[in-house]
Parts: sequence; structure tokens; C-alpha cells
Amino acid sequence: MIRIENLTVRFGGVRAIDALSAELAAPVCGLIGPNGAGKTTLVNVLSGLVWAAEGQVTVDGTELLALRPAQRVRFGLRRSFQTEQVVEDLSVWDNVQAVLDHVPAGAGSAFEQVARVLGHVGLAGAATRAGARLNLFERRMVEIAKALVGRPRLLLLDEPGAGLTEHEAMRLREVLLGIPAFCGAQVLLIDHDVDLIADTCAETLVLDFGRRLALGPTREVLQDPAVQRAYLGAEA
Ligand SMILES: Nc1ncnc2c1ncn2[C@@H]1O[C@H](COP(=O)(O)OP(=O)(O)OP(=O)(O)O)[C@@H](O)[C@H]1O
Repeated sequence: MIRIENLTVRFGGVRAIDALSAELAAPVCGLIGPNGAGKTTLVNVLSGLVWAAEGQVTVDGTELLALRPAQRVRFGLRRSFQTEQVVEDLSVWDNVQAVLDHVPAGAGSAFEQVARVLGHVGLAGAATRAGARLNLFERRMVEIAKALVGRPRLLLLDEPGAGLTEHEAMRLREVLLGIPAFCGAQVLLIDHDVDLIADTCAETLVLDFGRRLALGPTREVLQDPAVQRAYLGAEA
């Protein structure tokens, strides 16, 4: 459960997040909004890359903003970036295993944990392939595997669907929907693909100019006229 209370983030005169309050309880939650709405800033605040001027965020009752970035990782906060961070000359296996040096270990040996996450994202057969030889979809799956290995509690996934084919996006849906059952972690998913959000997220928060435009069951939120005007390009 993510609880955001009166959160404000300023970059000079820009209020990237503006007095935002929201509770997100669904196992897979969506975060959408037009370009510049504050989505990445919110994820950066949660992961400790950006400081909030005001407000609080608690995750499962723990005050996140009081924790240093390394403590947040130990708490179980994990994220993927818009630009994948795959190491080109390491194998898929080693890319994932390297993360285990920095995060709390999950159940089983390192070997078992890496094998399990690669199985979940469908990369078991590509474990020995070098990062440089992966296509975009496989890179995205490595990123998700890196976020899943160990003992994650909250995954922040920034546009994992960008640039994927329809077939790949279908496979991504299955991987995302399976995460809560796979490891018990909650997922906060940013993506511009509204169909992906609708298919995977029970609950969605919509930002506009750093403010909360809508929050609720995804299907209802996507039907909201204010959301359609601001985000989906509907006529006023
Ligand atoms: N480091 C920064 N310095 C100054 N302004 C910033 C910085 N990061 C973000 N902003 C501004 O904050 C606002 C929110 O940006 P943010 O990147 O969070 O939006 P976004 O919803 O993630 O957009 P996109 O969908 O394009 O990724 C924008 O006005 C942006 O220009």
C-alpha cells in the first residue's frame, strides 16, 4: 500500500508535484498523465533520486522519505528506468545475479533465485547470452528480472512497454500480472500505452501538472471526461 500525503516537489519555479495526496492499494497500480505531468518525478521521489519540498510517502506503513536511498533498497524498493541499464558484455544471468550483491536476498540460493526470476520473465533459455545480443524486449525483461530478484516489496516500472510490438506487449502483460503472485510485491507502472494500463492495473492515478487529476479503478478513471480531455485527446 502506497500512501502519498501532501507531496510537493519543486524545480526552481516549477512545481513538478503539487500538493499530491493519493492511496494506491491494488497489487498492480498505474500512473499515467501527459508529458511533463510529474510521473517520473514521483517515481524519483519514491526511489530517493529527488527530494520532496513537503509531504510524506509511506509504503506498507514505513515512512519512505525518511530513508536514505540504500535503506530504501534494503526495504525492498526497486525500479526500472526508461532507458535500460543492461551491461552489454555480461550475460543475462550475470546482469541479474550482480543485483543480488546489493539487495536483500530472497529465499533459496543465489542460483535458485536467478533461475526463478529468469523463468518468470521467460529468459531461462537466454541466460548465457550477452547483453549486447539482446533485442529491446529481452532487455526490458532483464530489467524486470533485475527488479524482481531478491526480496522486492515495491517495484516502480517506468515505461516497460515503450516501443514493444503488439505480441511483445502481450507477453509483458502476463509478466506484470504475475508479479504479485510471484513474489508478493506491489507494482507501480508508468506507461503511455493505455491498453497496457487497462489490462494490468486494477487502480490508476492520473497526474496533470503535478496534481491529482483522477484516482480509482482503471476502467472508471479512463472513462472520466477530465482524463479524456487532458490525456487521451478527447474533444472538450
Ligand atoms: N531535474 C529537473 N529540473 C528541472 N525541471 C524538471 C526536472 N525534472 C523534471 N522537471 C520538470 O518537472 C515537470 C515534470 O516532469 P516529469 O519528467 O516528472 O514528467 P513526466 O510525467 O514523467 O513526463 P514524460 O511522460 O514526458 O516522461 C516538467 O515540467 C519537467 O520539465
